[in-house]
Amino acid sequence: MYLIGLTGGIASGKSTVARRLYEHGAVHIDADQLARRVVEPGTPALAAIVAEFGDGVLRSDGSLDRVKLGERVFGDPEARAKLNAIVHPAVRELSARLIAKAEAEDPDAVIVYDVPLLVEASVDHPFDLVVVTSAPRRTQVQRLVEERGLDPIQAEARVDAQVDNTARLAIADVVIDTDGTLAHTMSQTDALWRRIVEERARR
Ligand SMILES: CC(C)(COP(=O)(O)OP(=O)(O)OC[C@H]1O[C@@H](n2cnc3c(N)ncnc32)[C@H](O)[C@@H]1O)[C@@H](O)C(=O)NCCC(=O)NCCS
Ligand SMILES: Nc1ncnc2c1ncn2[C@@H]1O[C@H](COP(=O)(O)OP(=O)(O)OP(=O)(O)O)[C@@H](O)[C@H]1O
Repeated sequence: MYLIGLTGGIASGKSTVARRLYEHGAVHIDADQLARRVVEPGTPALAAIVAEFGDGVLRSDGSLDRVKLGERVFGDPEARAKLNAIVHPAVRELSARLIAKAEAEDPDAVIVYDVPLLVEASVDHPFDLVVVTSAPRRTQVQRLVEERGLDPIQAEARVDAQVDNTARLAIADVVIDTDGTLAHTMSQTDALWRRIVEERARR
């Protein structure tokens, strides 16, 4: 197994890079998706969220109202810490299980664990390489407003709910600059893939 930890600020292009690595043959494990799975109806994490935030954060079908919960936690560090304390242990456990499963299925797999809060949540899986996607704050805010329909205040609250780029760059083995064209992001990602293939051939 070759395990890549892929992180970066919101809307910095993690999914774009992860998709490209997947196209090259990597296994992609996405923490945002796992964070959705662990709060499906009937899970202990969803019950804990309702106990903490009330059933106003549920939709009429019993599933989590993500918009409502988002309004409660982005911009309120205490509420966010409470949510993180419920969701992160469950994501940590599930991700460890899925990484182990991918390795069991293919001991030579290159696995990309795409995790926005690698720094914030002190994720300490045994990464061979930590890759950080990096775009300036104004680009992140602009993408959140133009592509995801947030208003500028909400967009800034989401960016501010995360560590700044300096903290992520401090733990990066490889930085992908995602402030240019998509083609520039892709060519850096292709170069990264070649580096990994060469590194593994030397092992
Ligand atoms: C608050 C929730 C319900 C909002 O859901 P929504 O569908 O609007 O956003 P989504 O989950 O797709 O997240 C989008 C992006 O927001 C950022 N983000 C999400 N949660 C957090 C958080 N707790 N702290 C900082 N940034 C976060 C990430 O960059 C993520 O990629 C949801 O984000 C959530 O449950 N968050 C807590 C779990 C978590 O930390 N997930 C992130 C990775 S494990
Ligand atoms: N040079 C670039 N590199 C990457 N993405 C870019 C670039 N230019 C524009 N984009 C756009 O920016 C957006 C980045 O979104 P993406 O989902 O990849 O980010 P993310 O870091 O995974 O976000 P999140 O933290 O919300 O999961 C995409 O819509 C992408 O098309």
